[in-house]
Amino acid sequence: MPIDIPKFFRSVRYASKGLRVMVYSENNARIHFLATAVVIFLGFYLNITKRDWVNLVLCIVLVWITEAINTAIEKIVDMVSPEYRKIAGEIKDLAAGAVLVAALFALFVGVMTFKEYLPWKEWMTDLGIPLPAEEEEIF
Ligand SMILES: Nc1ncnc2c1ncn2[C@@H]1O[C@H](COP(=O)(O)OP(=O)(O)OP(=O)(O)O)[C@@H](O)[C@H]1O
Repeated sequence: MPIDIPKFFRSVRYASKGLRVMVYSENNARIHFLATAVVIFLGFYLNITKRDWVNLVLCIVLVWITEAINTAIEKIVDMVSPEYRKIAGEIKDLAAGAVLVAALFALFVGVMTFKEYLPWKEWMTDLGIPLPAEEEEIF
């Protein structure tokens, strides 16, 4: 069976339309957009390593995928159950929970990554916050 190239490009266009609709209609997607822009800016500004780029891009992709699926689930629920139903609310909350897990994981990876590039010890000293005791490397 031959591959329909124009059909493939049409699908890419529809998929990018979906992402545009998501960014325009979902407040959380706009927050992800801002966070993505900040992470990419910081990545270039701090000249992070390739390995750190891979970790951060993985997190960005994970959050965007979960947000897109969450938005699709929200819209399906609104379509099939516009009236109040306990199960409809639970479905939406579960899908939102997936985004929260991905976003918290991304935040964790972001903090662990950028803390290596930022003079946080100097900042803590300037603010008069005592530094944690130096730990011996075990591994
Ligand atoms: N049809 C429904 N039946 C029961 N509970 C619902 C229903 N729709 C939404 N809810 C509850 O309200 C919460 C918020 O829903 P939703 O995300 O649709 O609201 P919203 O934030 O106002 O929507 P939007 O993102 O479109 O602005 C859901 O997580 C769920 O707990």
